[in-house]
Amino acid sequence: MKISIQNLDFSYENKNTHQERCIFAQVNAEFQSGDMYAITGVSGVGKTTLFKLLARQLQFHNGEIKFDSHSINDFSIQKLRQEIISQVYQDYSLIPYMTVRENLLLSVEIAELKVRHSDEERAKELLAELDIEDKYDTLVSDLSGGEQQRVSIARALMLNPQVLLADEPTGALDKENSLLVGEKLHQLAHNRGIIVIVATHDLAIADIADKKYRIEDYSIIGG
Ligand SMILES: Nc1ncnc2c1ncn2[C@@H]1O[C@H](COP(=O)(O)OP(=O)(O)OP(=O)(O)O)[C@@H](O)[C@H]1O
Repeated sequence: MKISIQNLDFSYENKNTHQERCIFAQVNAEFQSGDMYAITGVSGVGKTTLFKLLARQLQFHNGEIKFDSHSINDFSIQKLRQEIISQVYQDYSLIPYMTVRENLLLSVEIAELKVRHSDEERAKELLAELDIEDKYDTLVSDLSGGEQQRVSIARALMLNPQVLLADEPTGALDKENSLLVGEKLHQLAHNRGIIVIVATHDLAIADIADKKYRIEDYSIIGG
């Protein structure tokens, strides 16, 4: 799969003053399957906004976002978020009083799918790829931050998405765990042939990525 952003414009409008805050003006960028991309840029420049546009949580004004030859607006939001895009956040967003297994299978149930034996197998496979297969029946509250983030990555991949968006995935981790999570994201992009896009302030994580983009002056630069 290829994501192409073409001549994209986006501004937030202040509902009280009706003033516009421009975030993107005539932006172009491409993302290819099998690669990990880092998105850097100063705080408030638009990294999370880019993710929201890619997940159709925000609607752009002009331009186009394409998944291969299809406009993002041709997909239903449900299809986009269940089959194409999945997200990982800085705070893991796991349910602490449930086990790792229960957290992973819950993502299948939320998608209104019946949990099958193959889902259990997939959960174990993903945990093994992330080196935490021994935590399958552990309560999330008993895991370290680095382990929780690896569980949240496994959960994000349960429905086999083609694109993984990770917003500051190492923001709450120490250096050693950050690098481990960064390396795992890189491996997953290569081994599973998915697009992994990581918004980060951490230059060591950006260095792990195959390609680097920086958001600056309403543009996305690099690639
Ligand atoms: N719903 C909104 N309405 C108006 N302005 C918003 C809204 N959401 C974000 N903004 C503003 O848009 C700008 C970009 O926000 P965004 O969250 O994309 O930045 P970011 O690069 O992810 O920042 P950080 O690195 O601090 O997470 C910021 O100035 C923010 O205050």
